[in-house]
Amino acid sequence: MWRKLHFYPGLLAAPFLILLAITGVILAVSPALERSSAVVPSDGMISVAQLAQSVVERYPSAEQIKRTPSGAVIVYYTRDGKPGADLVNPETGETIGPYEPSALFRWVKDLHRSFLLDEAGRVLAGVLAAIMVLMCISGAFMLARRAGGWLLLLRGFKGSGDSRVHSELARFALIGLLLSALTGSYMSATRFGLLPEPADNEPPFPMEVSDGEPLPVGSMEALRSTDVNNLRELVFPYPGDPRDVFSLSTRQGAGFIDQATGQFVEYKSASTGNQVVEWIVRLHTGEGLWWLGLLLGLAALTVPVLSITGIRVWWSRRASGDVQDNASPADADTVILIGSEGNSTRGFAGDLHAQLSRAGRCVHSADMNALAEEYPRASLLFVLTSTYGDGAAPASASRFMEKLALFRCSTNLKFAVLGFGDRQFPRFCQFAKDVDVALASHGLARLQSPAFVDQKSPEQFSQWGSRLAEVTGLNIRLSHNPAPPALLDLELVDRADFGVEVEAPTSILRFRPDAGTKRWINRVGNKRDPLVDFHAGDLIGVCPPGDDKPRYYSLASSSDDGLLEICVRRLPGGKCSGFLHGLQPGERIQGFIQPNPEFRPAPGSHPVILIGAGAGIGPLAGFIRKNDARHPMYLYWGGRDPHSDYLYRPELGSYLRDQRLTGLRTAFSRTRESAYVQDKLNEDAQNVRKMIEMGAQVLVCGGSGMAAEVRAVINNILKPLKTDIESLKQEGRYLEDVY
Ligand SMILES: Cc1cc2nc3c(=O)[nH]c(=O)nc-3n(C[C@H](O)[C@H](O)[C@H](O)COP(=O)(O)O)c2cc1C
Repeated sequence: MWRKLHFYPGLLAAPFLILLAITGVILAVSPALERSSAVVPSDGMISVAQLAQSVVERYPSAEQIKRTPSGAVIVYYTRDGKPGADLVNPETGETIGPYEPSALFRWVKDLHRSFLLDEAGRVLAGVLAAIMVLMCISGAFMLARRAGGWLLLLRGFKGSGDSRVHSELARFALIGLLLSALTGSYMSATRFGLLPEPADNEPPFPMEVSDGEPLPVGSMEALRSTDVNNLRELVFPYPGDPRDVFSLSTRQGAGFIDQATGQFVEYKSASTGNQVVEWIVRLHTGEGLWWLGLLLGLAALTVPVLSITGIRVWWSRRASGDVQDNASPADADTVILIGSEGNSTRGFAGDLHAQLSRAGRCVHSADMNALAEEYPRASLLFVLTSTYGDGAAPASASRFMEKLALFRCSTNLKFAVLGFGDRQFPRFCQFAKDVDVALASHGLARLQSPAFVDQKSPEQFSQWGSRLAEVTGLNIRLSHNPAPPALLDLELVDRADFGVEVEAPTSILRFRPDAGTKRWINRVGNKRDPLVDFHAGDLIGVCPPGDDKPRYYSLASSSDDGLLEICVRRLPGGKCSGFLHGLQPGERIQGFIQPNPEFRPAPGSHPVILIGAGAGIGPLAGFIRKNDARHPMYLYWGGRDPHSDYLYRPELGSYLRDQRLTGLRTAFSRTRESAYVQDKLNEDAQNVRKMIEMGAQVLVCGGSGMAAEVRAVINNILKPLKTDIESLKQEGRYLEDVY
């Protein structure tokens, strides 16, 4: 429900909301600009009487003194029969210059308030403000659901691409946008009489005054006791008319002052209602609160990006089979929980949802993070999940295990887990296996044992569907064929070969991506544009000739390096690694980028410990190359023989010299020392422990055997700190890219 409430009004209103936001950003700057040029005396320094006295000395025909919420003081006067307005210094009454409100700001304000369309435009602006309130509230519920709870919103989101950008920006801007939308809605609603306005705050015009000789304005008691910083407006009496009065409006109230006595003849304090309304206007405009204006402006700045990423997320969900006719958790007799990072599992889940609905089931689908506390009517629970990292949960399931602890299951609830993974990874579908065990331990009965789909195989998915149809007796036939990824043309421009003498042939291959037409096709087709934003640590999928199963290689470069670099070890009989090793400069291949945002150094200045062996150095070298901020970064790397397979040797030397790399420890197994990378970590145990104590993040890349040895050593190093790798992993401080 929240998604519909969020998306459809948002789609309809997006162009107008973007216009409102951009004009809002421009207007938000205005209070800060005004404030920066205004002279604001400290409180208690200047009274309105002093200001008025110095003004009349310079402007004998002054008619009005006005103080804007930002503190600028304007004198309106008539000279030679012509009206004029000057900005004056409130401390001296001296002229600063003519007051010339910006025509651009006025035009932008009209555009913001009414789209330059008078009354109809104002109604539209009001409706848009209300839509924005709806979007903020529905968005907040969706964010909380995605985060796995309201409090967990503070922790931020996992995942990648548009969805992550949308959620993170929304988290940052939510309060500012809600404030602008609520105050804007209120202002429109009072203007059109939908909400009552507080009673008029004007005192009645005095019927009688003393009619005596006017006092000098500087000696009037009512003005002497008013601080200039509380002034709104002082209107002078008509010249030569002793029966006319001064009209004074301040933050605290408004009144009329007798010229002869200098005392109020009428006065009315500002009512609470008026003060509230005034605050609402200030909270919307930032007038008098320039810092708030800038914060609201920053929040508004996110609206165009939120609109574009929101539409792209919706489109990609639709394309990957977003769920139609989703029943509520309370009504559903069948629940499908989805664990996905790259969204492809959603397509399979969408097909299952559609088939089960067609077979008469009342189906609820949701992310695994959105596991409800109970599904009171459900008898079937399906969990479809991918696996990431090294056997870890994908983004939409990162909090599932915590939430499962609170789950109340009814006795007749049966479950089945279908894992999506890739047998190239050492821990094939490990997260799905863990979920299966966790559900069984939580007391749920298995409908059937867990099954697994390798590399999004449509055949394996539909076989699972046939078994499911048999077990449940439901008439379902599953078929889903995910769209092939957008391919990138790559030309090999350079290669460096190592390790042949030590039976570890490894090549660093550098490709130039073809930035031609595909890029635009990808954009129009709403796919993430890999040429624009791939990072070291992401993967490239390459199919060797005559084989449609991709093999993945970690990227050693980022798109802004201008080249796509991989470090590939040729495996005995390896079809794809053999193919890549056979390439000569000028030859071309095709591949697709698989983002891997989970395997990157976190932003910030904490130390980073990079650990790798063999070709695992690829992404680590890419991270070091990107360390322009010179944060402490240490590399532990293991090879066989420094004369043969010392990968990236010259680059590492230059990174050490320019301090992108703080320290380097290498281990070579086929030398007299015969050492492995874990031995170097052991030797440096104290330093490593100290860095982890200081908040260091550890990133490990390489073969699964090496990763296991490193885990054992690091766990030992951590013992005195009373923590372990599992805890570091939970904090995102121990990351592995293992094959
Ligand atoms: C960085 C990365 C790590 C992965 N790790 C594993 C893994 O440890 N085990 C596994 O079986 N599959 C792994 N996979 C494969 C994905 O689980 C598989 O492609 C899945 O179909 C993706 O589904 P999704 O697009 O819904 O997230 C990994 C994929 C990537 C890109």
